[in-house]
Amino acid sequence: MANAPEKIAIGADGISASIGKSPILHGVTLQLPAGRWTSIVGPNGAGKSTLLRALAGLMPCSGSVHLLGRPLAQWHRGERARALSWLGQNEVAADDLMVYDVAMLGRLPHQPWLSPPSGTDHAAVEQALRATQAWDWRHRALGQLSGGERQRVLLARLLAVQAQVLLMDEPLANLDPPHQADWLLLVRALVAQGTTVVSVLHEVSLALQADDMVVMAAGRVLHHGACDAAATQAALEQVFDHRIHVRQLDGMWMALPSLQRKNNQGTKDVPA
Ligand SMILES: Nc1ncnc2c1ncn2[C@@H]1O[C@H](COP(=O)(O)OP(=O)(O)OP(=O)(O)O)[C@@H](O)[C@H]1O
Repeated sequence: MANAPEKIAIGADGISASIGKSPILHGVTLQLPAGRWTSIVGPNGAGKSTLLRALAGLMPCSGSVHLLGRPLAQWHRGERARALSWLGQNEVAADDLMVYDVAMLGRLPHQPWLSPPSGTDHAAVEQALRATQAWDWRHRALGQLSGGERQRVLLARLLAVQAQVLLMDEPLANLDPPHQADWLLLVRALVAQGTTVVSVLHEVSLALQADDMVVMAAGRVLHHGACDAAATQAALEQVFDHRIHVRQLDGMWMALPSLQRKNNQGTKDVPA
């Protein structure tokens, strides 16, 4: 019996984007399956954040983006904000807002105009703040928190939306290793419940824990495949100029730094 066709949560058809006069994305086509975690990796300036912004509808682009089977442009704003939740890189948020109120911002798409938060909104905020271990700071101002603590509050805001599709740009920024591991477990739990997660990550070893990986360079997708596939791992090593090696340790795929440098002839040198 043939397998049922994979449901696509979010996809791009030939999208190109420019900033000012500089072309950044060059005809990217990508279909990201529902109920899976996809990590996007690549060197600095590869266009990862720009792609994520384009998928979120935050970046004008040519071509088309589809969310849950419908062109993004056909979604009503509020309906889209309930279906797709976004965490940007270095997000700006009002420092004098209380942590609880920052997380409550994630519930705005669920609230009728000028209505106070409902019991469901309060429950969602508490659940999100507890999930990121930020509940104890709920009465503190955002501006009083450290970089990692602040990031956990912004993650809670994203979770409070309870959207089907979560897009996160560098969600692990400033997080210490235990909270990085907690994030990973949280993502796995969300995906097990059917949520789709797409994250841009610089921590390549953590990116390898995703289901699928998109490898980008120079505004193009070089490879898209399962993280445990040899072709994906080869593309990953190649895009980082073989300065990392992918190896299995205790049953997990890890990226280890290669300390060999290329010399002028393009062959490998031992380190100085
Ligand atoms: N406001 C801007 N004006 C001009 N160029 C920009 C602007 N923002 C980004 N770019 C350029 O667009 C390209 C892609 O940037 P983008 O942030 O998408 O890359 P990235 O892969 O996410 O990079 P990083 O890993 O460094 O975060 C880069 O070359 C960057 O210099």
